[in-house]
Amino acid sequence: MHPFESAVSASWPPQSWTDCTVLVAVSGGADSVALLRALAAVRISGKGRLIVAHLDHQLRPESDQDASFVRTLAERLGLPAVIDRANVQAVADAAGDGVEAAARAARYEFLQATAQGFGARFVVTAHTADDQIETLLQRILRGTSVAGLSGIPRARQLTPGISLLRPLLSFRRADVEQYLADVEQDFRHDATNDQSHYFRNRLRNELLPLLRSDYLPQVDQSLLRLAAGAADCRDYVESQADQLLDECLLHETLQHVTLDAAKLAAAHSFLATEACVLLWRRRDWSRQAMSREKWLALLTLVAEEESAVIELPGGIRAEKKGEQLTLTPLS
Ligand SMILES: Nc1ncnc2c1ncn2[C@@H]1O[C@H](COP(=O)(O)OP(=O)(O)OP(=O)(O)O)[C@@H](O)[C@H]1O
Repeated sequence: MHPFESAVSASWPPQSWTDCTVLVAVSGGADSVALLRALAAVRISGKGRLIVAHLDHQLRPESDQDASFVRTLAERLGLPAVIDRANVQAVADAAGDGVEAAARAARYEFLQATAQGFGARFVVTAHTADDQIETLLQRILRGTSVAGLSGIPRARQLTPGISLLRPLLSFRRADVEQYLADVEQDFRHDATNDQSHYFRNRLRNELLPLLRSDYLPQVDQSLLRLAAGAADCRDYVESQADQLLDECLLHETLQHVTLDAAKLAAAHSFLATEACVLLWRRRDWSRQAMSREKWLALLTLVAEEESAVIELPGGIRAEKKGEQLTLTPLS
């Protein structure tokens, strides 16, 4: 076995997915081609069903060639492939979103629906430590929350019963490329990655090399350490917030939630906010327009002596009465 395959096997032991269906998200680029090759190689005696998934975003003239490349690779490995296409530019124009955000949304929607269709237990993507470094630096420079400092998670739930995993998150891009060269595996080259018009690409191709070469040779390790430390911190805060929310929960129905306002007001405002964020997540209420000011407005209401009512973005009515806070979605 190639050392890269052994390392992938150690990072995500094939025993843990022997009896499962795994959907591998393959763009055709180096990282995801290497992940697919390695998973196909480490499967225990061919068990553990791998399915290749590719979404053609139709954003580049050669994108259909990426799709054919992925289809051919899957065939060569004897694996089924699901190839779909989405008119991402049209979706982005209609929604007024950026193209990258629209591509991401379309991709995860496709991956989730395909995984559900095949009864897959895992969806795996090929994010590497280099993606983590770039994501973190980008977030720091553009603005992020404390939780955002934890970067790309190694695992998260996509829907109940389906986990999104990133088995290459601790691997460097250079190791990926060395592996592909060793096994003489070609891959598709995304030409837009070399251009510097996207902020992310400028960060990858200009800023990071500059920092590494002259000023901060340890910048990669520093950013990875920050992400790991922040992830620990986020896990701790989440567990505390979870506990606080359970302690504050007085009554819950499909229509509304009633909390012990005094208990919530007595907690540190950071933890109280996190408990509210968790509640929003559990109830699947929209947090999009819930800015810092809006969470603060909710906590101010909680601490109010008098009865009062406010309306929050996403159509949530918050009413403080006596010692109780009742939250009701209006629609
Ligand atoms: N067109 C695609 N079809 C299937 N999978 C894809 C496609 N593009 C990307 N992926 C998967 O997503 C991973 C990350 O890709 P990339 O870095 O381009 O996306 P991103 O937008 O930076 O990250 P994110 O997945 O968090 O949105 C790839 O390694 C691959 O596993």
